[in-house]
Amino acid sequence: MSHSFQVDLRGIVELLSHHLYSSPRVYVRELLQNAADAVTARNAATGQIWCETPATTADGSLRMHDNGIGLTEAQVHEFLATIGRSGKRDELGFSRHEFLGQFGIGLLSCFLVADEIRVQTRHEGHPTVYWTGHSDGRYEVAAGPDRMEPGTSVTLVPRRDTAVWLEPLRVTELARMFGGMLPYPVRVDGELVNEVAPWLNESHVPKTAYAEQTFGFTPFDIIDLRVPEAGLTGMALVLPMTANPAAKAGHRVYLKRMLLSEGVEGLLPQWAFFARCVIDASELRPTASRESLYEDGLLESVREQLGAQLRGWLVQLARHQPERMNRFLSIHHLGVKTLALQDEEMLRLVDQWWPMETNMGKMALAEFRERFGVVRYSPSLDEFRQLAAVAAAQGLAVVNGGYTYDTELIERLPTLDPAILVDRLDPSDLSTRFDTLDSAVELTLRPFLAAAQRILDPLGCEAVVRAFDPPSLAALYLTDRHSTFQRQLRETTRVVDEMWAGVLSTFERADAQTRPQLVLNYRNSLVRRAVALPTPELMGLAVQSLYGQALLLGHHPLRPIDTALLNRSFLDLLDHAMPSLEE
Ligand SMILES: Nc1ncnc2c1ncn2[C@@H]1O[C@H](COP(=O)(O)OP(=O)(O)OP(=O)(O)O)[C@@H](O)[C@H]1O
Repeated sequence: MSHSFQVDLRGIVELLSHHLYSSPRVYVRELLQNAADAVTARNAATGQIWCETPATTADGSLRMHDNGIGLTEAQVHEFLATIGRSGKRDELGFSRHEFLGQFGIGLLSCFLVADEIRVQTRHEGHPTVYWTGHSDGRYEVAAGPDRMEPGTSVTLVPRRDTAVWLEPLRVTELARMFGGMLPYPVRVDGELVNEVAPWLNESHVPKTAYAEQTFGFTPFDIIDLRVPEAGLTGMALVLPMTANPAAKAGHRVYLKRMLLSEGVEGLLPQWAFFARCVIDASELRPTASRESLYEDGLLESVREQLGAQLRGWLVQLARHQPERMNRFLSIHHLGVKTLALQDEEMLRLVDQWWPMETNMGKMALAEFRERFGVVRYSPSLDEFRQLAAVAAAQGLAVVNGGYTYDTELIERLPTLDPAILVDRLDPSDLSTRFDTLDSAVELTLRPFLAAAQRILDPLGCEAVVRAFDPPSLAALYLTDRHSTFQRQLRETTRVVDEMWAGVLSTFERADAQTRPQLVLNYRNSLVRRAVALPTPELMGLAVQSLYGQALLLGHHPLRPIDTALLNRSFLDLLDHAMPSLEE
């Protein structure tokens, strides 16, 4: 024996109110939507929707009227009283394209604010039907006086605790928000709430005013959007201020001119966080809550096409309005750079336009290449700061790759053109550009170098004297990538257990060439005075101080042995600088 499912309406309403809809306010949307669909089904040209709030009804109830298609008695039983049954599907059960509704549950949202829904409806050529639905699942159908014109009136009698949702000001505001763009006149207590869809304006002025009013900012620019395949028109408002790339961008989305939500996510590709959209689409689908977009192939394609339109705008801006492009980049460089990590067009844009810090002044990478050939870069800010002046003095142009994504972007440049030369600066290469001293001077330096090496040996460093610019720089601590690695390896080996130490030691190489160098500058007067000091002790003390200062200047990590040396040399220097008490 077969049975039919029973539906506990209270349970369903509970489910809707707590899990599907974010707020009871959606009842206004659902009523407007049903009225709009009914008008579409009858005669769009003369369609009217009007709402009477308690300010007009004076009995605490709210009424939504339309002069739409109306329902016959049979349809009332079939559609109003059957949950999940919709009159907006075709014979095969597919939702019909011209209607907003499709799920057959919208009317239930009225139970969020009322225990009783009364519908008075007339379909052309049929008598008027009076239907009353109760939140406990009962409903009655009755006959009554005929309506003048076909159409439907829905009356909601609020409960005491939900009367706030029916307050005139609130209803007007909600009707304007959800239904303000509908192609039919919508009135609340006689007042028209429709507005012209802002994205359909030819001129920027009303669009800008709309952005200011709705989003609270004057857009940097406005980009018209169009995806015919999705029946989509709209505009992207470019933010005039930096947006947090991690923050979710909410877009204002209308479906068939009815507001879906003010915070729809996933309409644009993630990189496009510099734009807020206002769009209307006839082909995109809502989720059942009607608060977000259904993720399907069409939405994916829309996302791609909108992305392409934003990208196109950027490229045009770069070509025709370089000044504005620079301004745009100064606000949104992080987004553009993120995109450039995967997108060639954007990489080209960064290459041409984004002013990078270099030791020859700020300039775009393309200009840097034109002037210096190779894009030589330093991957860290500390290293760049330490070496920029020295490298410039040797005529070596270096880009600072230490800011977010810059190194990755520079390394990606050859994907634009394999002929682009990119070279990571190895600090130790610098010393090969420094002048060696003539042999007579070298000879006089021997005692000093011996004293210096005695100090530096336990620190794993090599003492070198060269002549280089700028003369104001006394000493440079230079370490190549290989020796940095060896140094870190030795440090790690020291702290791990025996087994790991054994494993790590196989990577160690003991050749002296891999040692970092302390390069002392013979053009610096302090260094020349250190060389001329009378005793090896004093020379050693000077080397200790120069070593410590070079480490600090270069922001090199200090090991305990380095910190101890810094402390000791500082105190020893003080000791020498101050007269002793016995004298
Ligand atoms: N104002 C109205 N005029 C004519 N028919 C209506 C009206 N309101 C509701 N109906 C009928 O009642 C049915 C159920 O309405 P309901 O709002 O629950 O669902 P829906 O609009 O079909 O879909 P959705 O759940 O997506 O809103 C509709 O399909 C329609 O046939």
